[in-house]
Amino acid sequence: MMQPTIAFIGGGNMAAALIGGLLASGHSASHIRVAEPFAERADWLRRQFGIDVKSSAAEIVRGSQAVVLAVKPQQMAEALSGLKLDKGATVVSIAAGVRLSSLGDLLGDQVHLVRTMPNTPALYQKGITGLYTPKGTPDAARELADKILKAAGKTCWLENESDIDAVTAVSGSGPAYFFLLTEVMREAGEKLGLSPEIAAELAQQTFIGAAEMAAKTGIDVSTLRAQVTSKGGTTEAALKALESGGIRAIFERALREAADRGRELGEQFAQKN
Ligand SMILES: NC(=O)C1=CN([C@@H]2O[C@H](COP(=O)(O)OP(=O)(O)OC[C@H]3O[C@@H](n4cnc5c(N)ncnc54)[C@H](O)[C@@H]3O)[C@@H](O)[C@H]2O)C=CC1
Ligand SMILES: O=C(O)[C@@H]1CCC=N1
Repeated sequence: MMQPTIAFIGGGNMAAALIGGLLASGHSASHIRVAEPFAERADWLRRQFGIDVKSSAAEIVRGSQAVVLAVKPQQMAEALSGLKLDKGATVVSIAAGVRLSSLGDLLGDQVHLVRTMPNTPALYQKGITGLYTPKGTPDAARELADKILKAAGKTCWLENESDIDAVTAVSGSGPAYFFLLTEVMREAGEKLGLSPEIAAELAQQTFIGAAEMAAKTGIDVSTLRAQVTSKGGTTEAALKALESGGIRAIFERALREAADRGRELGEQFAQKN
């Protein structure tokens, strides 16, 4: 079967993650194009992936079955201004807080729009992406969007566009929460008298090992937690401190703030463009 041609508008970190994933999954370099105005970055993309890179979106969208919008939300309106996409093209946006109605206003209704929220572990094909498209979107467009994001990890389809704000709060921003937790544990280890190097290594390897254990065993994380927690032991003492310090309420609030911010960004973008 003929491979679809996929055009990326914006060749930054997330685009590189998706392109790397597509190439690793067998998509041919000759069927990937990028628009990237920053010349140094464009050169890097050419060298790294052997793909065609142009400086503006208008030069790459003709003949592309899929167009991935991978610029920052603040760059979106300019990147799409005056752009004419092929009729029936699948447009996959990965931008945080840009609603499909705003993209429809910018691109017209001759294309199929899919809004997604990936995360940075996509760089190692370990990402997870939430995707949403309206009910009437043809299966072929859904499948194409799914293929692009699956090349960077797992995908899950959502019923409502507003769910994207919740996905952003959990998995889009999520890697930062785990990095923060690692920082906090590292600092606490130092306060207990460990050297910075040892504290850092212990915290980081524990994070990696625990994640791998959850993934490999498939056992629910609350069971895994209970397995570490001996009655009357050290873990129980630590968890008691975390629970009484309000860890659940803190995370609930943090994720609510992230989702609210996503909604707010969407409103601001819609008003401005
Ligand atoms: N970083 C993250 O954790 C996540 C980011 N996202 C979304 O992914 C999108 C891209 O983010 P990053 O890759 O981190 O940003 P980035 O800044 O690395 O990449 C954006 C690229 O677009 C280029 N660009 C700027 N104006 C352009 C134009 N007019 N035409 C074509 N290209 C243009 C820039 O030179 C840059 O290389 C954003 O919308 C962000 O909300 C989504 C999920 C997670
Ligand atoms: O912080 C942000 O707005 C973006 C969206 C998800 C991760 N980074």
